Amino acid sequence: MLRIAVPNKGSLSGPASAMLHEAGYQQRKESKELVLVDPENEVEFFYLRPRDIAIYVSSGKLDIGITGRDLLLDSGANAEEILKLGFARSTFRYATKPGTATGVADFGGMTVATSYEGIVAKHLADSGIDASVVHLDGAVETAIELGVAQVIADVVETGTSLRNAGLEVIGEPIMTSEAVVIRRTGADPEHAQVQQFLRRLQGVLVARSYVMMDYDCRVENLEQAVALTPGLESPTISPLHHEGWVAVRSMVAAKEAQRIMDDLYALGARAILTTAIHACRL
Ligand SMILES: Nc1ncnc2c1ncn2[C@@H]1O[C@H](COP(=O)(O)OP(=O)(O)OP(=O)(O)O)[C@@H](O)[C@H]1O
Ligand SMILES: O=P(O)(O)OC[C@H]1O[C@H](OP(=O)(O)OP(=O)(O)O)[C@H](O)[C@@H]1O
Ligand SMILES: [Mg+2]
Repeated sequence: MLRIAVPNKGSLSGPASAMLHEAGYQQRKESKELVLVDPENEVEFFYLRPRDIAIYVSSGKLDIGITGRDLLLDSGANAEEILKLGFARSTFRYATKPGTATGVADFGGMTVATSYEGIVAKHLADSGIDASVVHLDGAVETAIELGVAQVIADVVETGTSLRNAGLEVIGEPIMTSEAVVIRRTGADPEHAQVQQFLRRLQGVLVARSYVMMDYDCRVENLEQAVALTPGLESPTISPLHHEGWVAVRSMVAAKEAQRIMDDLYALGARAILTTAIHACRL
């Protein structure tokens, strides 16, 4: 049985379970369930704190896990990213009260509050800055107001939390993060069950970002039409009973679908349809 770590709380938890469900796996019905066996798919899911997942995976007790790239890096665990999942996207940045510093170089002698001590200590050391780091579990933005630190380093998505705390970002993002699948560094890359799991998740990613497009067009416009809808490999062309016309079927990026439909219409294509893809294996 494949043993997989899934985040049990926070920003990663809901989207991770939703993606696994879309990929055809059973998921827990109650947030108190810690382990769920899915015998049909021969998988066992362990619902763990997102911060602990890289440590479990690096120990080799679990085959793979879903976590944030920032949490993986912060843990220093012996695990590596094998698939990007496209949710829980964020940047990791320094912030201060306006007027405290003009750049990271000014942080010398200051205290930086963060929940990601590993990332921050390394970044400060790599930048040659001698600053103290204080670890807080969360709500880090308040640390400056309460005098615990002059600088914070935290996850930023919309920037609302920083704005609400009267803080501004300083310097370039330390890193960008998103949910990722991880495995122990050096684990067998050909592991058949892991490969099948990744193909299922890739199928969900493709189904979420592509649509199927069908249309009819005149044979003389086919090359131009196909240039607009090249598909992932090659479009399917079928003859129509109406002579001089063909039917075309191709996958297109969902976010470009409306523009492509306009361009096809302008080219004389008709009966242009898009349909959702529910699942796929490429
Ligand atoms: N507002 C956010 N937007 C996008 N991603 C976020 C956000 N907050 C946290 N993350 C990401 O979620 C992961 C952190 O998960 P974790 O569950 O520890 O924190 P959380 O989502 O802040 O939950 P909580 O603090 O409520 O426990 C990291 O990968 C982080 O980048
Ligand atoms: O830029 P924003 O869109 O505001 O998102 C970023 C905020 O979201 C997370 O906080 P969370 O609500 O999880 O609280 P926490 O600080 O206790 O982790 C993160 O720690 C930031 O504070
Ligand atoms: Mg949080």
